[in-house]
Amino acid sequence: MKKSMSNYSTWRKLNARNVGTTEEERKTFQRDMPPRRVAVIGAGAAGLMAARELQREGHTPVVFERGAAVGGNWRYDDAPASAEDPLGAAGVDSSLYASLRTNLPRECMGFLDFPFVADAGAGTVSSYSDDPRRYPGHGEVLRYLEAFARRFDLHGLVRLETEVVSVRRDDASTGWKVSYCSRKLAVAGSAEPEVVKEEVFDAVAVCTGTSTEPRVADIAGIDSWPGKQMHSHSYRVPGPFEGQVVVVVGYAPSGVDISRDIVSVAKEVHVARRSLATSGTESTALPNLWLHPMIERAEENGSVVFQDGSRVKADAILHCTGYKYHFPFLGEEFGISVDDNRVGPLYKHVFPPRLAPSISFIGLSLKSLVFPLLQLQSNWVAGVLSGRIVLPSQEGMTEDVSSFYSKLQAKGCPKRHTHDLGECTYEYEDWVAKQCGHEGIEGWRKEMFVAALKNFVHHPESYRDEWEDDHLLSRAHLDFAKYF
Ligand SMILES: Cc1cc2nc3c(=O)[nH]c(=O)nc-3n(C[C@H](O)[C@H](O)[C@H](O)COP(=O)(O)OP(=O)(O)OC[C@H]3O[C@@H](n4cnc5c(N)ncnc54)[C@H](O)[C@@H]3O)c2cc1C
Repeated sequence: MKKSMSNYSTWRKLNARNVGTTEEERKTFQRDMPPRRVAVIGAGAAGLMAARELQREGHTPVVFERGAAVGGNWRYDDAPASAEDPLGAAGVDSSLYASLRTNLPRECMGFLDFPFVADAGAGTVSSYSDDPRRYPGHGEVLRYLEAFARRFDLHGLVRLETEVVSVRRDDASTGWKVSYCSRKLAVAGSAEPEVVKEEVFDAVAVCTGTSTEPRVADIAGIDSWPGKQMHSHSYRVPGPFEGQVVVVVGYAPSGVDISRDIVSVAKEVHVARRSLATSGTESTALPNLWLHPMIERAEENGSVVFQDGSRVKADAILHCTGYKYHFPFLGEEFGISVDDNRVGPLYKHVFPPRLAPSISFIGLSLKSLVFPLLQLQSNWVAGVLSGRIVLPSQEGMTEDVSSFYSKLQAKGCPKRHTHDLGECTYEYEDWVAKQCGHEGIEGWRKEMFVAALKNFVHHPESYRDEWEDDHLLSRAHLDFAKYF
């Protein structure tokens, strides 16, 4: 008892100071913890952070990554999904287009204790920045994640080009049998035989991201519509749409960006947006960009008809309609379903009550401060696995999930928005932080997030280059100084 109390207080001390601890303090702390061997699936931002937090807590993570390098979605792939499957994922993990810049200012986007700043380690080997803009291009985010992996010695934990194909209960232990194969050998039609290997782990953390399986708008008459269709997952550059009439479905950040990317070369761009009742132009600065309500039907003669009766003859429809959660490696025995994009049952978006804590999902929540939340969720999982943090009973967690679903239903929130934190972002993030004994998301970061969202809504053309929240920068940099 005394031992675990001292562990707990050491941990609180470490966590309150985040990375400002000595290696000696960490070693003492880790020696006392019961280590778990944990399979982490995916080496994007979530998997890298999970590996760091698990390792810090004294566990032994092994990270499986089917891609050729770490970084997940931030590893730009200029070969989009194959021409035969422009609406599917077709084995491509990244959804980035060439012109993509972050949709959040770097200061609030980065991990809590590894600042995403332009001058990090300037002049030293740990320097990564090559794009000092506040809303940098995608390459800068990848360099940041690679620097994070270097800084915390994570590369040695990652098995690249290794795809997890199934996770099953291990009959001989209380653990999980993880089957994996070299991704190259798994390619259909390969002359090589597929070699599947198995290993047993105490726990599995699923960090496979939210953008692997494209979701496509259901459009009446689309089967006989003669034009070309594509999902934003496969979009890279505007060139192929030159001189065309393009209908973009969806107006979340990807739809906003891509419609503007294309409008520079297309004849006309027509955006179908759920929240609109009537059609109109977006702004006088973009005379060939129109906004419409959703599509009612597509016709054999090439027309696309919107719900207000307006119509255009279009060459292409680009679905910027988001993604579906997809966990092909989890068998039915898990009892985890994806129902209208609700992954469940999951306690607080992370733990399936029946399998907690040895199975967890990190990074399912959307519309949040993604990187900071990945850090808090990873910390929570690592702490629960070592017994430092205690979960409610299985019944308690199941009741919590049921009451959460009832509240969503009473608010009229569709199942597919279950993991959209939206206005509950801070409440949830602060709740997870509290479980971890962490002081939570900094005030300046919350204010910056709100300011950035408002700026995006009111100034979609210019929000990445003009802002009014400079006063928050000095507060951010004051905090960052703790970590250098
Ligand atoms: C177009 C786009 C723009 C975005 N812009 C921003 C932004 O500006 N700011 C922001 O904060 N967030 C943004 N996001 C959100 C983004 O998803 C997160 O920033 C972050 O990349 C999520 O990391 P992740 O590790 O959860 O998922 P991912 O980065 O998708 O990583 C998942 C990893 O799992 C691997 N994997 C999957 N299945 C298996 C398997 N069976 N076996 C082994 N490996 C597997 C994949 O190869 C991948 O490397 C954007 C997302 C998209 C799609």
